[in-house]
Amino acid sequence: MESWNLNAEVINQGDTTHAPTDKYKDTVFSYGTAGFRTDADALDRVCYRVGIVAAIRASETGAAGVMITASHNPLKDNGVKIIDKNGAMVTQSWEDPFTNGVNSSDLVQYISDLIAEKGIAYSDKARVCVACDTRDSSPRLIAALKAGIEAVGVKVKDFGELSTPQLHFLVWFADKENYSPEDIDGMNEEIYYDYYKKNLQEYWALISRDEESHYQSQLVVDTANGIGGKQLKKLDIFTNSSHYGLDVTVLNDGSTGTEFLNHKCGAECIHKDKSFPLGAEEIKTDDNTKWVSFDGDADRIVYYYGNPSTQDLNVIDGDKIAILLGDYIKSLMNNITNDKTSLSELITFVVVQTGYANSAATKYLTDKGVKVERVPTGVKYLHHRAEQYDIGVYFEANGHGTVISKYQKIVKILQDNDFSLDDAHVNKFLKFLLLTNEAVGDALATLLMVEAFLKDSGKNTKEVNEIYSDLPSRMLKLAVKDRSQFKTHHEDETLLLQPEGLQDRIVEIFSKVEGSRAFVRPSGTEDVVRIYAEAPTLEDADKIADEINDMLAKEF
Ligand SMILES: CC(=O)N[C@H]1[C@@H](OP(=O)(O)O)O[C@H](CO)[C@@H](O)[C@@H]1O
Ligand SMILES: [Mg+2]
Repeated sequence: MESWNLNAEVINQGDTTHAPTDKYKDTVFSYGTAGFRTDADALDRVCYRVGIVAAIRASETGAAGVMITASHNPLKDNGVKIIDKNGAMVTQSWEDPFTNGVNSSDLVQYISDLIAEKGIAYSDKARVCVACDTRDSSPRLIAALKAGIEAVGVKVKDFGELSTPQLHFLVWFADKENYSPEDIDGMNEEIYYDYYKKNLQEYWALISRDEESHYQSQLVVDTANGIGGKQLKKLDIFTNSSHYGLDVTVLNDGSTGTEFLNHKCGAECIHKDKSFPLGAEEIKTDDNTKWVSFDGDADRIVYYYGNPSTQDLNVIDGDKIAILLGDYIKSLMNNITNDKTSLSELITFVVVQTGYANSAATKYLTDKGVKVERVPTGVKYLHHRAEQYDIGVYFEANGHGTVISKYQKIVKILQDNDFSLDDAHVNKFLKFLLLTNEAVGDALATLLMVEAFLKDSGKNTKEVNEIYSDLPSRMLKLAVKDRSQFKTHHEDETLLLQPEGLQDRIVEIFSKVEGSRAFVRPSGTEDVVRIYAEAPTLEDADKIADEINDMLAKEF
């Protein structure tokens, strides 16, 4: 077992160099829905220390990843998302070591204890893969992160600017391909583009081009002035799209600078404010135009259509994308039958949602007999639940999600049940699974999956949107004095345990409207509590949300 050569002086020196300003010197950082996220000025030391703990985690498993991003948050914020060797978000049992490392009053002692307690040997083969999105504060924070990793003698693989899901993908890919440390050192983002380009080309070739198709050629992609614009262009499938019969315009591609990152554009704005992104009116479109918005780090996507000048906007959100993809995958499986059995009977399948999933989406699935599971907010919960099935489709309503599958196991099931892998239906089904990002929600990969589905089904956005109608809903956020006093208990966080008695009062408010529901939970990424209400009319949903908001604003 190789031992650590911890140099207390070097480690402490780095810690001092990255010390926070007075404003943040007493801040206690907590691991939120997706890691640490707050004002970028507070994060230098957080990044340095996350680097150290990530280096220890990588020594234990062989590799880890750290992404510097604050996703859909405003430009002044930044954050850290931590990735395990398998490409997924770091396992929950390591959230405490990261949090404790970040907040420890004696860093060197803490590191020594952690290494001893977990019995982790130093490994010069370990790699910590790092990347950042386009925020102005990111280069500074990447430098702090790398300093931390190197302070304990572990090697960094710096990918530069990437979307969050690209970093997850690259870590996942290295693991899947059993890459050596030297292989990892030689990786670059081209692997991602090559993978999806090849898989989309192969899938596209299998899709019949029906004269009667309603597939729409015009696609506007709003990339929130974040990293997504650049990366979409590099993917070079849809931007060089004559082969695919698409006419793509990238809006808010970030080329005017980061000033407008997530500003009146992006998936969060479309989903929550239900308004077209900034600049939409300047694009020549018609009723048939498909619109798509990513968030700042390109791990969320929503589809929509309508008229920017009248703001008539119809959103196909994460709930509906999950259903469309789920239905499509089921239809591909239903084609795979022989005289003994059908593939659908041999595969376990789930759709995973959070408490924010529209009730109409849940009802649509349960009416069809599809297994639905509900988990707390945050992709880490959705992903882990989906992993318990052969195929898991998981999406948050805001468009954050993916499809994951046990690909090798499914191939084996096919072979064991006398299905030929050369069969056209089998081939098509398996190839579709290769369009997904297996590690995490990915706006680009989901775009490919949805376009493949739309092309194959020959439907337009309006037609697919009509499979069910969302119940009107309203989401509000409220800054309270101390959001940590709000504690939820329930599989999907829709019941408040504390402050005591508050849950009953929330129920009392929404019970006045039949067929409605509402809940309050503390955000894990912003200093607010979120209020969500759903009712048969938007007027009632608004009324319920406002009433809860007023009650909380008075008392908390
Ligand atoms: C209601 C909502 O949209 N919550 C978002 C938001 O989490 P909060 O814990 O609600 O702040 O940010 C998360 C990370 O991006 C995302 O996973 C989640 O869906
Ligand atoms: Mg994001």
